Amino acid sequence: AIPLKYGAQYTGKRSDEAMNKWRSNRFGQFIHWGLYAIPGGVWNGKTYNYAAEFLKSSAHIPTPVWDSLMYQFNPVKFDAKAWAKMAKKMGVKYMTITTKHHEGFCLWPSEYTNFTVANSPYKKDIIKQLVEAYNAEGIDVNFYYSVLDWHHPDWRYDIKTPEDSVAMSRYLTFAYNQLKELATNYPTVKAFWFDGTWDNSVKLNGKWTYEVEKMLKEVRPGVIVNSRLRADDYGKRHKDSNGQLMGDYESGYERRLPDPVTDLAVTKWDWEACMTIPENQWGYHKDWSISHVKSPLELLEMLVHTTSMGGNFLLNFGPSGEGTFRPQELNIANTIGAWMSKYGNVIWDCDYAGMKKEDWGYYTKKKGSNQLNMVVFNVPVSGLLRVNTPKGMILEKAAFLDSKGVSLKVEEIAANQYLIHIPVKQYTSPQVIQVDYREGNAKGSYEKAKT
Ligand SMILES: Cc1ccc([C@@H]2N[C@@H](C)[C@@H](O)[C@H]2O)cc1
Repeated sequence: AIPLKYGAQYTGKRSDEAMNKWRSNRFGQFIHWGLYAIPGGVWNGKTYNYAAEFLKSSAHIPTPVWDSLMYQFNPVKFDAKAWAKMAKKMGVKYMTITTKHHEGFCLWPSEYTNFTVANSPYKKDIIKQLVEAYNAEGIDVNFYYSVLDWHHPDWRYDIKTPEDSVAMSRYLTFAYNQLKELATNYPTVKAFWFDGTWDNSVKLNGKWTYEVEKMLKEVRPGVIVNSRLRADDYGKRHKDSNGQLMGDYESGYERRLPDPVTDLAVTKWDWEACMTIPENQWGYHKDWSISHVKSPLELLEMLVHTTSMGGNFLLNFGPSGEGTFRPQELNIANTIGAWMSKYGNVIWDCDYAGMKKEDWGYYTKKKGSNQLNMVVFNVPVSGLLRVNTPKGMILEKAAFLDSKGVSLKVEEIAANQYLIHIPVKQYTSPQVIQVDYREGNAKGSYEKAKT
């Protein structure tokens, strides 16, 4: 192994209480909110199709012009309690809020810069209101923080001159202080979600990324840090020069999910995928007709897919400059929430079941239980759901979760090969089957399992 000072600090999954809670949460709400929500992807009457939170660069807007949006930030319809109630109904167990995105505008009254809500017409601390409202609903709150900062004069994309190096180290001190401020002033924060760490200026400062992780865990014991913060001694990111994952979970899945057959390696570590409702809009965009907008069932399948591979799913919402969500966002929250109110127990505290992926959908398994959950999205015209079990696993009975009494026929067709018979009809949402199994070896000549 290559000797490293700033590489992975441990290997394997954390098994402390804070991480077990993070893992059991499974479903989270991402919220991207900032000055970009005011123009919403439109500048001087022109609509820019690229991600709305990048409008400053898409429309080549000079920093002073962009920064003056601060004087228009006044979300008069913002109601943290209403947001938290919607999130509770959706069935999320955590929420990750952009404390500061690439634009550098802070949603909390940081003492280290004037570019914050405190100097906007709105004035009040948005982070404080969100933390209190979501915590009151029993939802953990995590902080997104962009290291990349378009506003701060000392930020550098690369270190080409001694001046760059002096300026960037001033910037990193500023960012370190802001992070310490967030971890200190909002003591219930559970995790930090770093972004904007791909530039060479950060890759050259692996030591700083190591020190930030160390400081946050000293200030807030148990706090969780994503791999995207970290660069090692040689600028390697996410995984260090020895291939070891840095931070506490892998955060490389952005608007994409690992393949349930070819990417099974992810089941060996903790990971999280974050997802937009439109194709590629994190911040509020005025015009959602410019791309596909994912339906509730599309997103629900992604949630189940993620759980089935032992990952967390972080679904993004982009509130408007006034602090409101769109009808599509409310519909998604209600539709997924209705399903989660019935079937949340096959998501929360569930993990990869170690079963072979089948066409009809996904397996999940609650830790320590002898029950297998089958979430069926694709009902075969045959009505026969194939189940291949690992050696030593015998299926006993199966039933739709919402009609526990009505058992389904379980046909053993060969050693460790079963067919579960379900009625062929139009299903309008994913069906959940709970299968009881026992340890044991299939007999040589298979026998008809009792129906
Ligand atoms: C190329 C690119 C840079 C930054 C991003 C940011 N990461 C997401 C989590 C959002 O914050 C997006 O603005 C996306 C794509």
